[in-house]
Order: sequence, then C-alpha cells, then structure tokens
Amino acid sequence: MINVGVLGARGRMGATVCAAVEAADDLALVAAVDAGDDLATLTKAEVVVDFTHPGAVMDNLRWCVENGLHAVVGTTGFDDARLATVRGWLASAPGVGVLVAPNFGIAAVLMMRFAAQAARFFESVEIVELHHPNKADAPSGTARRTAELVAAARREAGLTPGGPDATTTALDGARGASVDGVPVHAIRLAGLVAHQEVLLGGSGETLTIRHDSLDRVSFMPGVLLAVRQIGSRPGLTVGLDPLLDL
Ligand SMILES: NC(=O)C1=CN([C@@H]2O[C@H](COP(=O)(O)OP(=O)(O)OC[C@H]3O[C@@H](n4cnc5c(N)ncnc54)[C@H](O)[C@@H]3O)[C@@H](O)[C@H]2O)C=CC1
Ligand SMILES: O=C(O)C1=N[C@H](C(=O)O)C[C@H](O)C1
Repeated sequence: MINVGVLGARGRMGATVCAAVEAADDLALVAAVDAGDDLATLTKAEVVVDFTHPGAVMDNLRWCVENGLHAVVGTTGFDDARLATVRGWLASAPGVGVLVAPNFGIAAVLMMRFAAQAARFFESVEIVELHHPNKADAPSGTARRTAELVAAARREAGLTPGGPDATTTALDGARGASVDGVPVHAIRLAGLVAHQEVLLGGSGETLTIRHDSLDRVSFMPGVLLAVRQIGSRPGLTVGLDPLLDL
C-alpha cells in the first residue's frame, strides 16, 4: 500500500486525484490539503501529488523534498530555471524522487511525440491550444512543451522553428505568442476541458494532430502510474515518457 497526500485537493484536478486514489486498491489517501491548510498533515504520506497553482508549486515542492517525500507534480509553470532549482534541492535529498509532467494524459503524451516526429517534414507549424475559461496560465504547459519539442526537432533538421510569415502589420496577439520560435495560440471557451491542435503545412497538403481531454479522468491513469513508480525513480523525471518506455 502506498500512502498518498494531495495538494490542491479542493481544486478541479486535486479532487479528481483524491477520488482516483481512494478507488485504487493499492493506494491510500492519507492527506487532502488545500490553500491555508497545515502542510504537516502530509508527513503521513510517502508520495505527494501537487495540482495547485504556478505561484504556489515551488514552495510546496521544496517542502516535500526537505521532508523526504516523493512528489508527482502536474501543476504548470515549469521552465528550465525552475527545473534546475528542483535538481539543486534533490542533490541534497538522495533517494527522493520528483516527477514533473505538463500533461498526464497518455494520448496527450503521444500527441506531443507525434508532433515532434512530424515537425521536420513540413514548411510551417503552429499550435492552437483550447481550454476551459477558468485556466490561470496561457499558453498551456502542454503547448509550451510541444513547441519546445517541435522547435528542437526542426533545428536538428536544419529548419527554422516556425514557418514563412509575410505579416508586416498586426494587432497585438493576432499571431499568437512565440514559444521557442513556434507560434502558439490560446483559446479560452466555456464548455471545453483541455484540447490542442498542432497544425503542420507543406506543399499542397496539411496535417493536423489533435488531442482532446473530454474529462479530467483522462489524466488519472498517468497520475496513478507516476504515484506507483516515483518511489523507485530518485532524482528529477520530466514528463511521463520514460514511464511509458517512450
Ligand atoms: N499535468 C497535467 O496533466 C494537468 C495539469 N493541470 C494543471 O494543474 C494545475 C491546477 O489545475 P486545476 O485543478 O484546474 O486548478 P484549480 O484552480 O481548480 O485547483 C487548484 C487548487 O489548488 C489550491 N491551492 C492554491 N495554492 C495552494 C497551496 N499553496 N497549497 C495547497 N493548495 C493550493 C487552490 O485553492 C485550488 O483548490 C494548473 O497548473 C493546471 O494547468 C491541470 C490538468 C492536467
Ligand atoms: O489547466 C488545465 O486544465 C490543464 N493544464 C495543463 C496544461 O497547461 O497543459 C494540462 C492540460 O492541458 C489541462
């Protein structure tokens, strides 16, 4: 039995994780913590899952590492500097494992992979992410990660990250945000959960790779896989890919 604590337990994702942990025979929910609650209740846990806010997650994570607790983190907002900081904390906590993943959906992980594979074959690439209107950050962590992977694949192939673009006048934001040179557009629309399209264009043809999370249960198999494996993966793991043998 693995004892699990959840940070952000009253949020959309945290509440879904609490239910998934309670439904699993090999996991026990021992702490459900939200803003203002005492973190000390988490010391009963072996693994802490964090779905909070980009502004809160670093303090939470430092506390977990300092207290020798493994952590599975879905909260967005991680860039190279933040990841380096976490690696620094882990250097003083041998045996502690932290996994940070921008998206725990298996189909989303595959969508990112397929986009990176396709990127070198097309002249143009742009990303459109679409989410529920209560989302705090834009663009999404998934879109940022996809853009980084696509840009790296294109650079390796000797291509520029984005595609041709003759725009000389534009309203602010009309061409999206540039992430590593790849244009990323963010839609916020009532009724949506989490969706993304990677649009690729070449000579007389286009390819659209689309992923849809229709319900937050889509993230649970990935979260539970990480909870079960993180105890045997000391140090920092970024993304779910290595747990899926990708
Ligand atoms: N990696 C993935 O697969 C996914 C990641 N996310 C990310 O997870 C994060 C949370 O998303 P939602 O659940 O939709 O947000 P939400 O706003 O519904 O929930 C966040 C919860 O965290 C709590 N919270 C804030 N600061 C806290 C603190 N210091 N300690 C404890 N609790 C705190 C809030 O009170 C709230 O209950 C976002 O960054 C989002 O992008 C969301 C879905 C999937
Ligand atoms: O806030 C969300 O909802 C989601 N956040 C993650 C992100 O920013 O990529 C994962 C998924 O898109 C849902």
